Amino acid sequence: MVSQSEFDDDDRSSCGSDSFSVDTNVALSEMLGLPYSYFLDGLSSSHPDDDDGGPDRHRDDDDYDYDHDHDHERCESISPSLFDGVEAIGEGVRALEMTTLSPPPRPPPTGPSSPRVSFLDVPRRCSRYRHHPSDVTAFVVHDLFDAEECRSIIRLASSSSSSSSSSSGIVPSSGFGYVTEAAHADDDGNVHVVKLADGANHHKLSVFEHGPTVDALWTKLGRSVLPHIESFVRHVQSGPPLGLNPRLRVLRYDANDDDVFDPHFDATTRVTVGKREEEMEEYDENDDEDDVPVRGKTTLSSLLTVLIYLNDGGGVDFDGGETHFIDHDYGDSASSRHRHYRGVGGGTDATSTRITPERGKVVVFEHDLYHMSGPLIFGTKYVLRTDVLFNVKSTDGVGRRRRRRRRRRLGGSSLPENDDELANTTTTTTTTTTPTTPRTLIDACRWLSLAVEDVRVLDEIGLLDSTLDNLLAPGVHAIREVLRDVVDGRTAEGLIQAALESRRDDVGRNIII
Ligand SMILES: O=C(O)CCC(=O)C(=O)O
Ligand SMILES: [Fe+2]
Repeated sequence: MVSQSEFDDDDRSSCGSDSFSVDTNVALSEMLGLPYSYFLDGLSSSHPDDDDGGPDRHRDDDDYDYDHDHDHERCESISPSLFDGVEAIGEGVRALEMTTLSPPPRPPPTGPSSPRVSFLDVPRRCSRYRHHPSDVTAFVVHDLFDAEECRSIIRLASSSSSSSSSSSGIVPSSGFGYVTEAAHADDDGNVHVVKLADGANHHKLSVFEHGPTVDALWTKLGRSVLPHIESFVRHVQSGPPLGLNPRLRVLRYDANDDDVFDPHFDATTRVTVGKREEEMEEYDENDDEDDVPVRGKTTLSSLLTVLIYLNDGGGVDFDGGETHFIDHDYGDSASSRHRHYRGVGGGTDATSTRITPERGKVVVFEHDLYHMSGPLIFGTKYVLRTDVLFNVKSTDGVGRRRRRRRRRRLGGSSLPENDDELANTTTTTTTTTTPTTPRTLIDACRWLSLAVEDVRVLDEIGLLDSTLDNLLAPGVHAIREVLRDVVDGRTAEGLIQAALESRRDDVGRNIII
């Protein structure tokens, strides 16, 4: 089931030309379905316009705003055909051309030509961090790209030389192919290539960089996506979205080969970009002393996945192959997969929210939602996968403080007009969703703002669902031992204190330890 919200577009577009380089880890576990990261080295490029200063960015304490005029001027030189240059792919795919990292425009005012947006109601346990479905960011933008744009991307992917990736040996040397190896970068930056288990990733992939395409995609996506991720941006304190992953991935699924994408979470990709001098000064002022980035460079992290369907499902070019958002405790064993697959056909049921691919349709969602692509009945599915990049100090924030999406707070109808209204709305929400005294361990995790890793590990050892009362059942000393094994001492004590508090409230007196 989806709830609908229309918004309107304007003709403002963003383009830009920050110097750009990728020289660090790009996690590929999302496309491999495995916790490996893919390390790219030595890719760098600069754009001829690097020295022109690019668009200015002004950042206030609690909000952000941009000077669009500069962007707007620059964009006027862009050809009306967004994908000009894509045809020249033979010589056009370079190790790394450049990508747009200028901020997208502010949300547009209402107007008649806006793409339609549907918000997704994901299953209750779809979020890795157990965020309530109304707290997560997941939506569909309809008809954002036209037939020619989609065809151009398929052509680009089919003829891609993938030269930039050949050193890792994990992508096909040309066009689409199965990924059979993954590279994992350890803490010292050493790369280890491992063979994937058979069938770990049963779909074809073409990975490539192509600056003009990334720019064109971001021009459209930035302005369509931005109005719908404001609350996400505030929750995770990520600052504004800064661009797309320069590395494009087109996935191809053939019915004849039984191609699928098994259930998985997407992983964060890290991309190092060059910074202009004036932006660095901003960093120097605001950052903690021990957290000042290397001069001239900063690392952006992807937090949101973007899928762009490049051809039509629903029995047109192919049938089946829907994207499913699923409960993550449904497991990923063959038997549970079959349970999901049985339901293929569109719509939503108790454990799956299904999206039928349509050419030009875009799905945007936070990385931490469990999802998969089901089997095809006939034909070939093409989908482009990219990510929205942010400048976050730590991706921990993604799993922490959450506020309910404001449209839900307000009964799904009217939206607050300004930030003050949003602030009021979210304050109310925080009060209702986070009890003053936590009752369950997951409440306590929120209450204590535990890091994502801590929550994950508590989940892994099966404690997350326990009530605080049950937590203490084996006795405080015993549970302290267990907790200290998996989280640091302070966190363990925090959780124990929360449990003691909860018990104190229940019985109206202190318990004896
Ligand atoms: O093909 C799809 O529908 C899903 C693709 C996906 O999950 C991914 O690329 O990470
Ligand atoms: Fe994915």
